[in-house]
Amino acid sequence: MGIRTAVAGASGYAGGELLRILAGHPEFEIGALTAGANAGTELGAHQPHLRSLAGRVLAETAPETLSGHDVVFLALPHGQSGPLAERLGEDVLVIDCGADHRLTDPGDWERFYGTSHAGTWPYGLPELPGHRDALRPAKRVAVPGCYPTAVSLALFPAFAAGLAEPDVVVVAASGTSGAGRALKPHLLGSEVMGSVSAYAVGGTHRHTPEMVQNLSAVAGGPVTVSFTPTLAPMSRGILATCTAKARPGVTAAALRGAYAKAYADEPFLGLLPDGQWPATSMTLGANTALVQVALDESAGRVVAVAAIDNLTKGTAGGAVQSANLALGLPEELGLTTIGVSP
Ligand SMILES: NC(=O)C1=CN([C@@H]2O[C@H](COP(=O)(O)OP(=O)(O)OC[C@H]3O[C@@H](n4cnc5c(N)ncnc54)[C@H](OP(=O)(O)O)[C@@H]3O)[C@@H](O)[C@H]2O)C=CC1
Ligand SMILES: CC(=O)N[C@@H](CCC(=O)OP(=O)(O)O)C(=O)O
Repeated sequence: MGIRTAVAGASGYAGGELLRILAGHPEFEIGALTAGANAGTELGAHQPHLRSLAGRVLAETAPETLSGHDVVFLALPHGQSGPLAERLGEDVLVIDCGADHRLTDPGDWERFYGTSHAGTWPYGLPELPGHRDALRPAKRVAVPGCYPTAVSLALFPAFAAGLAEPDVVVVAASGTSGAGRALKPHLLGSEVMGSVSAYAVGGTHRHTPEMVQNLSAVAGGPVTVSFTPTLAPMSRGILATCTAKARPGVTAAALRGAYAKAYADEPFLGLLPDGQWPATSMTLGANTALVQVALDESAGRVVAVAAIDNLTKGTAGGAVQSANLALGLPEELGLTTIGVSP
């Protein structure tokens, strides 16, 4: 018998990607699947690509339905997982794909999310210095936001090696699945097709404090981040262009060396060959972050570009990677570095 696993939010985009990965994982046995308004309907009505699970009926999202499992993945809107997780036993491994438990500063949470803070859990980005060890014994894991995943992985080597000043500017493009499945007028095909648009400009995006938290921890002091997200006419993918002021005397060779060293033993991080730049199409369906870095000598800035699939390394793949660690399984089990192309 496998590891009994429940997924809350199974009718959504993150839940669907979790199930795609879990269905191919050798250790997980898929138990309860839950939803909100769509409870009582068949999974196949919402996730027709998940053929082997199509006839499963979605249950209501309640602690009674989710308890009795070894692992519970929560893929629910913000604010839903905090109260639910409190009612799940401490022996159950709970992996929260939502934002509720990511931030360490309750003031940041209240400012950006407008509700009271649910608490802070171990942060599911094993590649950041010190995080892998914290995840190994964890019973609760906060899966990072998709943009902070791309940005933190793109810049941590520069900060870990002391090559960048704490002055970061990020412009990132996301596919529309990042916004979830719920109907939103600005995501209508006629609004999105053939156009790229900026949103949440001027330090207002709720992922900004998460990026600041991650990069400040690596830098060992406060880092400022000016983040501008943009919406691109594609379903999946994030391309994050991240720049930071270079420390005096930094050379292109030192920069590349720092990235090569930081990524050397990381199964899911790739530093592309010199001159090749990341594209979202390189990461589709794969649990990878592909990165390239350059020194802009005239502007004195480090430029790092990262591509991820927002639903794979940016959510569900990262969630399974952390679950593997917390369960004492091989970190790479059930996860692929092979993408889909074209
Ligand atoms: N999309 C992405 O790229 C990423 C998403 N995430 C996070 O994952 C979580 C889910 O996101 P996503 O899948 O995109 O969102 P979706 O809107 O696609 O799915 C939301 C899921 O939650 C269920 N749900 C909604 N309201 C309730 C409720 N009140 N009680 C119980 N279940 C409810 C929905 O069920 P129903 O169908 O019945 O409404 C659906 O299954 C979010 O917290 C998001 O922040 C994290 C990183 C990236
Ligand atoms: C394109 C788009 O709208 N993206 C979402 C980010 C999705 C995500 O990963 O964020 P959470 O897990 O924190 O919800 C946004 O900008 O709000």
